[in-house]
Amino acid sequence: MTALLRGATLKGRDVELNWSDGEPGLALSLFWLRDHCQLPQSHHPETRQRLHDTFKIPTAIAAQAVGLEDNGRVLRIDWAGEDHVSRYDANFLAALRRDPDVLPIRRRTWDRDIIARATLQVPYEDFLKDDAVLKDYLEKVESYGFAFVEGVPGTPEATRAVAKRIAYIRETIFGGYWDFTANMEHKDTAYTSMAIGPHTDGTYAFDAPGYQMFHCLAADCTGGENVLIDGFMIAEIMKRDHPADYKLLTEIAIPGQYLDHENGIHLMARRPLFRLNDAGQLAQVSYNNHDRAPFTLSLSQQTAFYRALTTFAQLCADETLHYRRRLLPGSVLLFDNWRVLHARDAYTGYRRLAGVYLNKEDVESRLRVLRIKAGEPV
Ligand SMILES: C[N+](C)(C)CCCC[C@H](N)C(=O)O
Ligand SMILES: O=C(O)CCC(=O)C(=O)O
Repeated sequence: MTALLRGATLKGRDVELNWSDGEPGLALSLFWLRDHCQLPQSHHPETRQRLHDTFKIPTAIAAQAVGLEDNGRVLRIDWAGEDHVSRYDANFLAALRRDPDVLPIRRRTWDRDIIARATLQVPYEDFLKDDAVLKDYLEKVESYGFAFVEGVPGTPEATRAVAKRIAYIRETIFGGYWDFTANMEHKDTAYTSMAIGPHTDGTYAFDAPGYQMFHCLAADCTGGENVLIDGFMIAEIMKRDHPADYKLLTEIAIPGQYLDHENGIHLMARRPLFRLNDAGQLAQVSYNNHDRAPFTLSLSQQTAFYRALTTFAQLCADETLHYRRRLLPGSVLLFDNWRVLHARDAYTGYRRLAGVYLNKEDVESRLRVLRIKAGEPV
């Protein structure tokens, strides 16, 4: 879909742009426009990396003429004092009207009833061979925070194939592809048959894994069901019903830790439970009460903090917000670890869980390209 330019007006050292789609216009300085000239000598035609020296552009740079070409598909600038004409694609300029690094998604927050009505799966064979199905799957993950590939052979190879169809596997202290039972292979209760409360992984990592994939390869056990919770829905509820608690959880940086000194590991990181982006929007839910490291606050803040944390934890325990599922071989779950909390019931018997972590930027990157190839705005 092409966003056609309707007007380009030179005002001093700035250019005011308007599009025919009626969305708000944009003002760009001549300096910015020269810095973003798309000619091969300015930006590498293959790598699209900037080649010219930004810092040699004259601060008083001027234009001889500014106008539209190709019925508004192109902005043209004839630079004063140099034999240089820059042309800019109207779509390239239109995309600048919002943050290009923020993947536009139609997030659907959910509770138990809403998610029960959602279609959350795609078939394995089509997922592997059809980009449209892969895109549909990732759009579901972005909308709801999780989705399933169904009909996956209960093998490590097929599990890896699902992961690699999306992005390369992220290595962590647990390795890349992990495949575990209750064998205490790592110093973490995930490697036991104990219950694990609602949490997101990697609170002890500066960059918590963006996504987590689970494939239960064996479930010869009683118990062991998983629960998923939409942390963004909890944020909406707290913002509405407990605004002071919500605000506090956007401000207090909570440290997470992973301790295994025998193996030379002592990971620490900290961020607010509700991490906001520069625009003040919720970007990440980061919570793991098991892994929360000791930290002090002023006495009054300690009281307020535990009150806010208790409000959050009580909402996590609210079964009307739960998606409960017994993971079985054949169903590969991918969930947004910056949004969806997961929990596990205790179990007795044999249970084998495999999976991987994927980076937030790599999954978003995959979806951007799939959208471009489908002719959609990214
Ligand atoms: C997923 N895998 C079993 C490999 C690791 C689990 C580690 C969980 C850790 N307590 C955390 O919350 O990050
Ligand atoms: O065993 C499970 O189902 C999940 C374990 C867990 O919470 C984790 O690996 O983070």
